[in-house]
Amino acid sequence: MEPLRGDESSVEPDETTIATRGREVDGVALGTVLGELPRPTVAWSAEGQRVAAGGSAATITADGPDRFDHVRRAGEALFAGRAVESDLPRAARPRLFGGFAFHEGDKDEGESPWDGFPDAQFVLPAVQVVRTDDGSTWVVATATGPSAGTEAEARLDEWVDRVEGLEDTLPEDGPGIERRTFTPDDAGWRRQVEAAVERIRRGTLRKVVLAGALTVDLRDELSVPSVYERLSDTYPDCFRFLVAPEGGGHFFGATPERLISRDGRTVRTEALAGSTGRGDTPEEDEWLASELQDSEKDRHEHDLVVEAIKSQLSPYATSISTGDRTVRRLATVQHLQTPVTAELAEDDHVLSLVEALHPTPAVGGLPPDEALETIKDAEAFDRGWYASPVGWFDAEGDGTFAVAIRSAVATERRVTLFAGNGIVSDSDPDREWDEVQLKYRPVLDALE
Ligand SMILES: C=C(O[C@@H]1C=C(C(=O)O)C=C[C@H]1O)C(=O)O
Repeated sequence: MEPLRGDESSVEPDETTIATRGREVDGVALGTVLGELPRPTVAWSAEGQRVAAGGSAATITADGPDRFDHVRRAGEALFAGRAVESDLPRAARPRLFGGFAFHEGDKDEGESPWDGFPDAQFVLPAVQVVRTDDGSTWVVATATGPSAGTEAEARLDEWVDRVEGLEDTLPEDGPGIERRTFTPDDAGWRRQVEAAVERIRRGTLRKVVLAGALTVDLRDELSVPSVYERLSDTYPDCFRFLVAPEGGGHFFGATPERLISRDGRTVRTEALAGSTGRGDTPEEDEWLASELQDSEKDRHEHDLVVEAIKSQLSPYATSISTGDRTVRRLATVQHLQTPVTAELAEDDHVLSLVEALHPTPAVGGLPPDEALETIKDAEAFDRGWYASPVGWFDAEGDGTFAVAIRSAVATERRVTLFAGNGIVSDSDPDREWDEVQLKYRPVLDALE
């Protein structure tokens, strides 16, 4: 097939010209491609689109409390005045993929699975393989600089050859698990929940989401692309993501939770909080779902999130509306879910909204500052990028961010999984322990 050419940028070529070139290829296995792509590597699969990307045409990195603002400004500067006109499908337009750390500057002393992960990193990928929602697959190359056009073309040729020559050799089975270590352990978790409940009953804290970490040592070598594919098969309706910065491990997961999507002035988000398990039969499933719908404790936990999201969005919105509270059913767990939509008063960048929303009380708590303090006091591990915003934004300031739960960070033969629960005044430590186990299952099952 003749290459489809994106037009040159409409501005004179200069240091920061962005050129994108792409070509449609016959269906290739994205997981296999993922294993071939250089660092920094990112993958994003959601809402009918799949992207596997590697290398960097531009990277934005930020640390500290201003990380959202810094990334937004750097992103705007990168795109400023450089509309990239292109014949490629919209899914192949230049987008920056990446995410943020949950806390600012929360670094473990010494060795941590998060070594190599800055507080924020976004990459305009040098190479992407994109599967669009109409099922076509594109290899896309992007370059910046004075000779961006010729560079992007050369890169495209190279990668089309490489991608077309790939054999599908991903292992079908997971690596298997040799050893599991919970931080905190069972007893420690109960103590932690009891202490949080006590604090809520005594004072002004209303809800706090406490998490645990589960470190697993693997039997065989880990193929991250294979685990990513397995997650994608089991959780096709979730946001599947992978971020592997240069010099770091692999952070990946399959999360059901949208933090925010901005498309022009229309914004979509949701409250996802309140959980129960899956039944062994459809009847048991239904029973559990209706018990969840009727549970005062879960409704309270959920409604706090709805109210907080509405008030966090209100300074930006001319209108906000919420849909019905329903039950979202996933392979191992069911949640209460309320969709929220809003119309923006101005063209606020998606990253401004990310900053306003993160962390929602679905992963932080209420009041936010007291909850974050409680989390830092209680949790004996670094959350790193767990439960934080991961996703993409484009030149228009549109974008989609998910909340990076049901996730893990992998280094060599060791994977650290994270899972948390909302604790309120009538939380029961035993139930919370069982619930948190359900939330490890997506990644755990993919590794077993
Ligand atoms: C924090 C997590 O999940 C969050 C907490 C939930 C809850 O407490 O019921 C439900 C969904 C998520 O918003 C996690 O999976 O790690």
